[in-house]
Amino acid sequence: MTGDGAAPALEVRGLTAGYGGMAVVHDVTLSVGHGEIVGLLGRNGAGKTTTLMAIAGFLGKHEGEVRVDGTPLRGPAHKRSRGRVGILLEGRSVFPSLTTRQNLDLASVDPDVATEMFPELKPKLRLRAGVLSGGEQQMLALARTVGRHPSAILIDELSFGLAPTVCERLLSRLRSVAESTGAGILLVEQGVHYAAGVADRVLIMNEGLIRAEMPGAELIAREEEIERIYLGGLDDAA
Ligand SMILES: Nc1ncnc2c1ncn2[C@@H]1O[C@H](COP(=O)(O)OP(=O)(O)OP(=O)(O)O)[C@@H](O)[C@H]1O
Repeated sequence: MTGDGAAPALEVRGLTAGYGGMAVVHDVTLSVGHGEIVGLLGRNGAGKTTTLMAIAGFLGKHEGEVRVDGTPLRGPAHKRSRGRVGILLEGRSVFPSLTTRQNLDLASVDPDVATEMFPELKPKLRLRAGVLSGGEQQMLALARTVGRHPSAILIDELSFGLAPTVCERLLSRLRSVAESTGAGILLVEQGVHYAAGVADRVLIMNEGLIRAEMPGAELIAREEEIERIYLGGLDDAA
């Protein structure tokens, strides 16, 4: 769902990155259109989080180029996050001792905008974030990220530690966020079923390389093939 003739929300070309001079992800090229959700799948240690961290600017020197709305993104994470890239890392990105409203204020997000997106948060504005349920904390974290109107949103394991019904609700909200804001979302997921339910397109990573790409709608039917890619077999990958 890329906007007419517009540059993709997020474009990554030839990204090679890692830790302490050792490359962990190699030559990653991907793009995410406006309003599109792209899943990044792979088994533990495949390099998914490293890819997100490198795009966001958390890792030091690396090769390759990251563009948001066609403009190259450079510098450290705090510069990249100024309105252009939102990142939601694994775990709950909220301040547990502050209230829900204070969490939103700190991110300069209007509580009315946040509660329109996530009505569940409305009765919780005065509560400390630490007492919210896991799903509500993720909604708050998402609201803090989305409310800054980034063009590209990077999300690591939204479903982490949540019950399946809560995950499904959150993922359906993610779809509304993509559609209503036009942001391009790159979503790291372990669960094939969750990714199938929300991603327009999916990239499958193994040993730091993107090995296959397929529509989200084909994920379930191609689950065996995906398992083989997870385990290192490359046949059938297309
Ligand atoms: N801070 C770090 N220093 C050195 N190596 C790291 C660091 N973080 C991750 N790695 C290594 O980089 C590789 C890729 O890790 P990464 O966290 O990107 O994988 P992942 O696909 O996100 O896995 P998971 O699904 O388990 O989170 C792994 O071999 C990991 O051990």
